[in-house]
Amino acid sequence: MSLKLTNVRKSYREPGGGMLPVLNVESFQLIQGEQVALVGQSGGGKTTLLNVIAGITAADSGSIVVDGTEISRLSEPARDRFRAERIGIVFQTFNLLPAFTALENVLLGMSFSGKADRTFAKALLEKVGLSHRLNHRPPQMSVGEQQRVAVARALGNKPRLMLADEPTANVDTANQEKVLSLLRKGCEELNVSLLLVTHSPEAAAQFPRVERLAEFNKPGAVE
Ligand SMILES: Nc1ncnc2c1ncn2[C@@H]1O[C@H](COP(=O)(O)OP(=O)(O)OP(=O)(O)O)[C@@H](O)[C@H]1O
Repeated sequence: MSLKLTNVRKSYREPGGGMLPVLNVESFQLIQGEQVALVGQSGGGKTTLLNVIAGITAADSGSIVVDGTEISRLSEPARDRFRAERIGIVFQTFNLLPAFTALENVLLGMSFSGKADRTFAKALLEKVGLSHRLNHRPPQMSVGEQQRVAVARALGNKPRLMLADEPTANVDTANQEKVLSLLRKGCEELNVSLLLVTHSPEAAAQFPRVERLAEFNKPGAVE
């Protein structure tokens, strides 16, 4: 099992002072290597769920086991280290460092987990069709190219779990297909589980398993 959530709850404090319950997930699991598309209405809590799994946002209660480790029990520095080593993340907005080249961005992602490997970084950029863009910086690349660098960077630390939050939202139609299949293929080759949030029915249709958040998340429910 690469991911197992049990009784996970998360509320946010609203500007008015009240609490807004966003997550109440009794059970959600991914087996190693599984690829799942997560869909659901805007504001439903999809990003919150990914952030809780990544340990970026702390859950209020419940158990979150990633690759055998209960991440809610880790200290913040240990959680950051765990994320760098075991979890790959692709954001809607890429989050590349603009002053660094494509190759450096991939190498930097690897160095956070302590295993920067130039040959592997180049191979990943080649895999995503960017061997001719190794020394370009993000502002010198198209949006689709930047997202492909982000995919290569996320695969760079050979994670056990890949989390992708609408990775094709800002990419044109031609590149959407490309980014998605690179992400899926890359995860498949490295036996990485993939949980991908999307609003696109076409993107979701490519996945063997599609989950609607509202079906397993009941934030209003009381015990
Ligand atoms: N830091 C925060 N403080 C307070 N409320 C928040 C915070 N972050 C998110 N929310 C609220 O939590 C709810 C869930 O947000 P989230 O971003 O997880 O939804 P989503 O399903 O990813 O939405 P979308 O599909 O529009 O991206 C929203 O109603 C949002 O307004």
